[in-house]
Amino acid sequence: MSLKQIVGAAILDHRAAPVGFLAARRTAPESLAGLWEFPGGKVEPGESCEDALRREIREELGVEIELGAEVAGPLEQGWPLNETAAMRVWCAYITDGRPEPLEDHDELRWVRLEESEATSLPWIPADFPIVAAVLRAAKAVSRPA
Ligand SMILES: Nc1nc2c([nH]c(=O)n2[C@H]2C[C@H](O)[C@@H](COP(=O)(O)OP(=O)(O)OP(=O)(O)O)O2)c(=O)[nH]1
Repeated sequence: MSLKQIVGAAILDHRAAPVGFLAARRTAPESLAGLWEFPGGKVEPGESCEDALRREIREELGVEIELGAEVAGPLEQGWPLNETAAMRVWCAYITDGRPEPLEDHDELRWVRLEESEATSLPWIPADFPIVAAVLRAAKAVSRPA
């Protein structure tokens, strides 16, 4: 049986030499409230993952994004989250607007792309390997070719 498809954005602050990425603190359900995550959500039937991610980010943060490279996980459906869901994650860049916690979150934070700072937040447990992969991906973006 396929897993429920979730999509998430690792929104980087700069394209060429990113310094930080945007983390969001969930407000619900109770079991996840107060934990940090990549903004995003469920893909609706008939929607592509990329369209779903742009829609979720518009709804949750009020900004338009452009997607960069995917931060690929070990599954075709991305990163395993729990028994029923997996998440595909993309690097993303804001093209319009200023992010605000409009829906599903009560705080947003630009987190430096450094292991000690990034991993010190109370993330949803399944997100820790994704955070590590995002840090690696961001380093690859900054490295001159
Ligand atoms: N968005 C997001 N969800 C995550 C992350 N890590 C993680 O385990 N999840 C889980 C939490 C939820 O069970 C599920 C995402 O569902 P959601 O509630 O955010 O999706 P949604 O906004 O479309 O939901 P809904 O209100 O429409 O029901 O994935 C993450 O980093 N970002």
